Amino acid sequence: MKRVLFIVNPFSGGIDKTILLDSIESFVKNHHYSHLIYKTSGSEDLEQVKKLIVEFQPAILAVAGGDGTVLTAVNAVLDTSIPIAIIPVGSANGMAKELNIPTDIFKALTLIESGIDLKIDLLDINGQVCVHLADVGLNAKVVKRFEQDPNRGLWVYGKYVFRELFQLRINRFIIQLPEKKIKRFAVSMIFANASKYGTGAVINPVGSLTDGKFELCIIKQFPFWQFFILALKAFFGKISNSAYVEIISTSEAIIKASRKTLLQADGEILGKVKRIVIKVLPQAVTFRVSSV
Ligand SMILES: Nc1ncnc2c1ncn2[C@@H]1O[C@H](COP(=O)(O)OP(=O)(O)OP(=O)(O)O)[C@@H](O)[C@H]1O
Repeated sequence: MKRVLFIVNPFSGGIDKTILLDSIESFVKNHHYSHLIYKTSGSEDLEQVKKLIVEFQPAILAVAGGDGTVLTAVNAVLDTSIPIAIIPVGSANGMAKELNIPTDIFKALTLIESGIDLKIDLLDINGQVCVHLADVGLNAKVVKRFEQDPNRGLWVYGKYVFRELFQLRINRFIIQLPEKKIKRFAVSMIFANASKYGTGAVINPVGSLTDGKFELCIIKQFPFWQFFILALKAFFGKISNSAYVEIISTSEAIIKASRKTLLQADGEILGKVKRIVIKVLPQAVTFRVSSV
């Protein structure tokens, strides 16, 4: 009997998980899976999931949560060949959107059985794994406020974006790329393995999870009203046309900021840093995705 280990985050997305848990039970019954459900607590989840993988030996890990929970799953399977299926029940579900995972719970569950396996790159950022997007500046501050808010959902996130727009701070970055060193002033810099945020904003139109590269998306200082134009451009996948945005593809970079800046990766705060070392980990993890 095939074994599937479910990781369910009861907190993600601010939504009740009763329907999800019922759907899981009927799915495993219909497909004759042996299964185990691990509910995250927010503390020592990675250690617990790693332990369960050793004990239960699942053929696949199914993650019901948002990007933070997906990141825990990725860290748990790093030294294995176990694929990950995502059931998107987070707030923004950036990685699920990037991989075109259906938002319908039952359709997403079906991929455990009928999906295809896709190996994707990861990023190593200051020794931490990043699956989707990391950044410093504007969005990192929003993520910090969002983390501290007991409420979940895109509206809560949007509220903090609006507040932080009034407090943009410019930083100077010295960026060492494999072939050259450059200097840039920016209010935000995104380290993008993927192409878009869970909000649908395409921050990195050339992003690919399988190209062995990532992009530095540098957002220069912009007048307040430009934010709405930038947001529109991002929504239509045209942000690289903006004079306030520069996108550089690379496989590694060392970035030094003139003053400490908040760093977030996959919606989790990694702290305030002055030096950021990033490299691609090519084809480092497998996701089970839709074949269409
Ligand atoms: N039982 C729990 N109670 C409170 N927090 C939890 C619990 N389980 C996990 N967490 C926290 O949930 C966070 C991860 O949430 P996740 O990113 O999956 O959902 P989200 O923030 O709603 O969605 P998204 O990242 O897609 O916007 C982690 O910071 C983790 O510590």
